[in-house]
Amino acid sequence: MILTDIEGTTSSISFVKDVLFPYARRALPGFVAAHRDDPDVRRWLDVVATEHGAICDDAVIVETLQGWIDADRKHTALKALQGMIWSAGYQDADFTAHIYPDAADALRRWHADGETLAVYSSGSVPAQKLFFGHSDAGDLTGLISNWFDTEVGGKREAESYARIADALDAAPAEILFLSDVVEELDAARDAGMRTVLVDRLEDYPQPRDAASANGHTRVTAFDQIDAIR
Ligand SMILES: CSCCC(=O)C(=O)COP(=O)(O)O
Ligand SMILES: [Mg+2]
Repeated sequence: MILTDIEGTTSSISFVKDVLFPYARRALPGFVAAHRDDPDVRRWLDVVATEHGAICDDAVIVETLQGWIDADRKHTALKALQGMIWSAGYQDADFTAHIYPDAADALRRWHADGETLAVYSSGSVPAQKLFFGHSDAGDLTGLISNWFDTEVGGKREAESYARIADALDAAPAEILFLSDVVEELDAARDAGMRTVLVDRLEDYPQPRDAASANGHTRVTAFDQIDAIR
């Protein structure tokens, strides 16, 4: 089984930082004004308000969320709201989601080989499905059988990976986790998963050396994973 991260692993960091985040930042005020009373939206706005000291003013909530986007906070409420906002961008064809060609090819190849493929990203599960459903390589959602976001726990916590293994009904050692972030791989390894550091030159112009890779197998593209999966 292969469990993969998205940003920096299947897809470029710059697409997320330079296209998705600014789109959500710009659209937030209008989105909150239009949907503030939708229960699915209000639930997350109230989480933000509570965390901010129970302020109730939506303008302050919007500013707080925009600050979190600028700081790249991987907060579950922010990620849920971003996913709802990006939906319009994908539907209107304002953008398609970046995926490295080697990643799209490998996911197709592994799926054809009968490999179970799952995603674990800080992006919400609906955002992940939009991302893979509107990728540069077309609709890839059919390749992925399981989707996990931070509702299962933080990506740097070993317990999250144990929960994912449980949900996949697999022993952790049967799962190969792919990520660009060493701390995420450390947590997955602590839970017993096998790990691969994806170190793409486009995202990390200074490749990670053996010490920074912290013992994780390092690749620069998905085709190098064929030999070890
Ligand atoms: C799939 S939604 C866009 C990505 C995103 O919001 C994000 O935070 C990605 O983090 P990742 O865990 O995939 O590195
Ligand atoms: Mg990542």
